[in-house]
Amino acid sequence: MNTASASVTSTLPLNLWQQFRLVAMRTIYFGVGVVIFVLAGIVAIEGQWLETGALVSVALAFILTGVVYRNELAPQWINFLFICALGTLVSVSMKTSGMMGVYWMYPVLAMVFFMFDRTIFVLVIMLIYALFAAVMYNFLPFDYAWRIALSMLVLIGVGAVFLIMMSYMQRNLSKLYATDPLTGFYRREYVADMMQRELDRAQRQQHPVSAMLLDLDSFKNVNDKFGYMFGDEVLRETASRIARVCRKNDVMVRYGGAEFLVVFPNTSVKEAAELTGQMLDNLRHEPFAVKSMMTTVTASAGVAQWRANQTWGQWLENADAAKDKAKSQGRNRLRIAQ
Ligand SMILES: Nc1nc2c(ncn2[C@@H]2O[C@H](COP(=O)(O)OP(=O)(O)OP(=O)(O)O)[C@@H](O)[C@H]2O)c(=O)[nH]1
Repeated sequence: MNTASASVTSTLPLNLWQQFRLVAMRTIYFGVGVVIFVLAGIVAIEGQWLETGALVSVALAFILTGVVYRNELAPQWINFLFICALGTLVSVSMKTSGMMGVYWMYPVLAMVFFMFDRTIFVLVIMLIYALFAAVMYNFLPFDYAWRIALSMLVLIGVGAVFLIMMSYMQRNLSKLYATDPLTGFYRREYVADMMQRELDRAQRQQHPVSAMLLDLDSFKNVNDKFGYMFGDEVLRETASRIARVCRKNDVMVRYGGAEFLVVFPNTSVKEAAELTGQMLDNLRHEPFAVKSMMTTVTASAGVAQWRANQTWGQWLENADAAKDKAKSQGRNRLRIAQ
């Protein structure tokens, strides 16, 4: 069953890593630009005009990119060009100044962690590492070269651990954002996203898809009689009894205080009604007990199958109207939207 503890789509608004990357990249474009300008000044004083021109061009390109892409991440190919330029500058520096060039390798390696998406990051870091290793092998004594190459590997390892931890953190945050803490179901804020996705999938695969709204009957009385804490336990247990009936791909949402929404992908309204019937039976036939307090609870539900050309909102309204009908006809029953 698809509770919020299962995978959460990347469309959730909270992507800390991307926000973090944006700030880091802005700092990198401006910071690197300024540092290269300073280096250009030093090289100019030494009278090396060709190198000065190259450094000033790279510095200007960095600063310009920082200005243009101050509010969004720059395309990957731009960053790739920058890494090629920096890789070349560092290699030339190592050829001309030996060990002095090595100091610049580490910041370049560190930048790669922020510059690229996960998909091509591994490729770029391997390429730049291979370049630096080859240049060191050619221009440094072997004793230095292998030690520095090893220390660069350690830096890459630490960076990789950092990236993996960020990705776990992001996943946990997304889960937290999407989950109702009491029931473990998706929160209501997730409904539009999820229903649109299921509707698109149904359209693509030409499969039926149905939705069910289930609301506990006179739940206010339960709270009034047994207290809010007991009410919470009833809600938790209700969610668990609903989940017991759901299948692997069904999506469960806590839609309101005592109201639950389930979307049944690849399911006709008839099948959805059967599943809902089992849920209502699970609620009405098993008393809810906490310590010495015990009560029975019933629920009313409405089921609707998505119809072609309906928006997700209209589809949900149909299920809601069917649920209201079940309430108005005496509660403790299921109604199917016509
Ligand atoms: N214990 C508990 N109660 C809640 C929570 N959220 C909402 N409620 C209560 O759930 C009740 C929902 O009541 P309604 O759905 O409006 O009405 P009802 O009493 O269930 O009656 P009908 O829906 O008309 O059958 C309210 O009394 C809310 O205070 C919660 O997280 N915990």
